[in-house]
Amino acid sequence: MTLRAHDLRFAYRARTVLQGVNLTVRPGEVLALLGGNGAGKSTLLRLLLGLLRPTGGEVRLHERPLSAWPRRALARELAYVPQLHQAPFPYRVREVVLLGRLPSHGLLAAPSRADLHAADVALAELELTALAERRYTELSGGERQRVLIARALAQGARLLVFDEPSNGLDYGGQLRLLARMRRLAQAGHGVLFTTHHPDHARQAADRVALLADGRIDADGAPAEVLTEAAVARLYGLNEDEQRLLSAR
Ligand SMILES: Nc1ncnc2c1ncn2[C@@H]1O[C@H](COP(=O)(O)OP(=O)(O)OP(=O)(O)O)[C@@H](O)[C@H]1O
Repeated sequence: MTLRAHDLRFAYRARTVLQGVNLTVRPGEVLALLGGNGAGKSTLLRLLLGLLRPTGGEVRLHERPLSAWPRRALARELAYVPQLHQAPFPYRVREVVLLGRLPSHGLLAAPSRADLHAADVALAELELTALAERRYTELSGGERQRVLIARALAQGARLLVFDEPSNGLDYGGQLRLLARMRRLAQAGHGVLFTTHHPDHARQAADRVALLADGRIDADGAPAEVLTEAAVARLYGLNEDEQRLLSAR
């Protein structure tokens, strides 16, 4: 189940953001997407998820254009893990995770035994069983993120798309997140995440793509793509700033 952007173009009215993006997300692989502020990472994620319509080119899932996928079927293949500060659910943890089953049982029907089971499995997988009856809004950032990942897993999707998932996590939480993304890929999931930290890409990604000037500037193994020169170019670092790169 491969997700592929082919010559993807996008503009918000007069503002062109993407001008010919080619990118593939594969099962069993962690792909990190890097780019400066405003480069168009979130826009690209929204296009890949079918939440925005491209102005040119197309996104294909399993070789079928995204626009030809029924919404529900798409949700069973592709899940979005939003940034932590978005969507503050006033629900209990189990209910938030059950929301991942909506594409399966619909808005009006009560969750089936299979839905409840899928939610329980996802809660256990993310070590959230003990928190299942707590309110989502009363959890820490790291706990909330685990709930959002559990919701995506309960959805049953093989491809998981994370928007800046390390935001707001402490150092340990960031490393736990990176390790978790690696485990998800080892379990056969395709993982795409955006990040502002080249180190996170080095630590967790099999592949790194750099987005600049509306295009994928480089796409390959972290060690090949994330050279000091490439990082300096991507973030527009001057000589002083570049020296700090080598001081790590
Ligand atoms: N709804 C919108 N309407 C008009 N322009 C938008 C809209 N959303 C984003 N943009 C613009 O599109 C460009 C890309 O934004 P996007 O959020 O995709 O970038 P990003 O790489 O995710 O940025 P950041 O790293 O700062 O989160 C920016 O110039 C932004 O101002």
